[in-house]
Amino acid sequence: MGANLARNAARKGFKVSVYNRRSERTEKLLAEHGDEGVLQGSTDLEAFVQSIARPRPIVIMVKAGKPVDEVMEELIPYLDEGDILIDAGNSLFTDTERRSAEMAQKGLRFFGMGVSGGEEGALLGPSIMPSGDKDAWARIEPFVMKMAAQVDGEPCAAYIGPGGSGHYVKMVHNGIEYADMQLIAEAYDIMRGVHGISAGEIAEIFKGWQKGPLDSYLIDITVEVLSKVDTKSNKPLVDMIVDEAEQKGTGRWTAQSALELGVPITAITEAVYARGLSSRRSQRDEASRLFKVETKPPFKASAAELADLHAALYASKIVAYAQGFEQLAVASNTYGWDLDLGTLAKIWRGGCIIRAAFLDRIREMYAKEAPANMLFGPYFADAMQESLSAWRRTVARAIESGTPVPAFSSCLAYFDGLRRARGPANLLQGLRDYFGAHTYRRLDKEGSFHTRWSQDGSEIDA
Ligand SMILES: NC(=O)C1=CN([C@@H]2O[C@H](COP(=O)(O)OP(=O)(O)OC[C@H]3O[C@@H](n4cnc5c(N)ncnc54)[C@H](OP(=O)(O)O)[C@@H]3O)[C@@H](O)[C@H]2O)C=CC1
Ligand SMILES: O=C(CO)[C@H](O)[C@H](O)COP(=O)(O)O
Repeated sequence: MGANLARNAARKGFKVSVYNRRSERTEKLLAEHGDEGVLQGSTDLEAFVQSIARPRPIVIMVKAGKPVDEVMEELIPYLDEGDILIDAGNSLFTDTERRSAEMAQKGLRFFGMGVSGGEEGALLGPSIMPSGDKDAWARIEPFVMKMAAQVDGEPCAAYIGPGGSGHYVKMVHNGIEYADMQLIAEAYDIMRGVHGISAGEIAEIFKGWQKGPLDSYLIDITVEVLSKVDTKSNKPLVDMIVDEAEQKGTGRWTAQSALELGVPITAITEAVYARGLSSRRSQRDEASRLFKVETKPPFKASAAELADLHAALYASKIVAYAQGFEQLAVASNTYGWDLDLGTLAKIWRGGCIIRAAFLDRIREMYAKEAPANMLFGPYFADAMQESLSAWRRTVARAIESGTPVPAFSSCLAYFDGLRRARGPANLLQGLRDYFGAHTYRRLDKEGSFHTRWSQDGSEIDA
């Protein structure tokens, strides 16, 4: 990622100095790509720092966690007042807040900068989410804006806010990425498990869906992954890949933060759980032998059933994004970041992993209004209404065939929970009051009340 970001900046006409702890990697970069612009390498850290014009903007692109602190510790002795360290990895936002405060105490400045788009994006133009000292932004802005992907002449980058807000936004971007990928995987699993369709045929179905509202980078690469034939086995490569999903942490952090903030992000959290369950391969193997469950056998999909699946995927995707955007809104209020949700949709339209035509609809909505929930925007409300019956049929078919669809079904459950003016939490409140005198409110009068359930049964003001 670091090498490609450096090449990107050099190609855009900026003078770039590079350093890696292993000098052979610096030398390799210069040997292979040194002619792409002004790329200058150093094998000595002090010489690297001295080669940069003050106030120095220095991008750190290493593994998140301890390595970032280690690299900062090594760099700080060579820095001068006003220099800016920019952590472009996937750091936890609270680490970024801590590092910002530590740097400020030393008269230095710090930026947390979320970067999305994978290695190709880093080279050709990623989506960039920088946050930190507003006064340092002027020094960084020219190269950030030019290095970013451009959509309709606008850079997929913007100043996000103070402290760790950029890394928070990148974290939620990745959480949405988890949910989007899980939904695509469940659609694939339904086609495979419910309808017995082969990988190659599923690729063709996804290809057809690229033309509609699901058009996105993730669907594009799904088509490519499903179409790839393994040269060793002559089978679809996807059928040869071990079904255990790994994770580096950003999806889990998104879910943890949402739990702390009390925001229901069922799609992202289920996507994290699904990865966790996938990694319990030996347990799954044992359970598959132990539990012989009667399920509906695969049956050939009609055009109507595939249309239902498309609608279900789209409705679930809308819910996943609505949940992610609500989390961003709540985090913004809680941490005082003043996030502009429309700008986030705008800078995710290109460069990043979740880039999609769909984000333009979100951007358009926030340009006009900021509803309490994205699902209330007229475009999305209509799409939900139109998809609902097909969504239910799809989830029912999956359940009948024993195909787990945690993201599809949790999105549907969230939607059904949201659209009911009165749910069952009245009973929860009654139970809480019974065992813990936690009190409840009444529909017909103001105040809090407690019933003396196991005493005389009378209700008292609490
Ligand atoms: N890969 C991706 O698609 C994306 C990754 N990111 C984030 O970007 C960051 C870098 O990712 P990526 O480039 O893929 O990771 P790599 O593992 O390819 O590279 C990590 C780099 O960190 C260096 N490094 C690791 N530990 C230390 C240390 N203690 N001191 C100094 N240098 C160290 C490595 O040095 P050496 O070469 O000497 O081993 C290497 O240059 C991560 O935070 C990642 O989450 C963000 C967006 C997309
Ligand atoms: O930031 C990214 C893309 O936006 C990285 O690719 C991220 O590391 C992917 O996450 P995980 O490895 O947990 O699937």
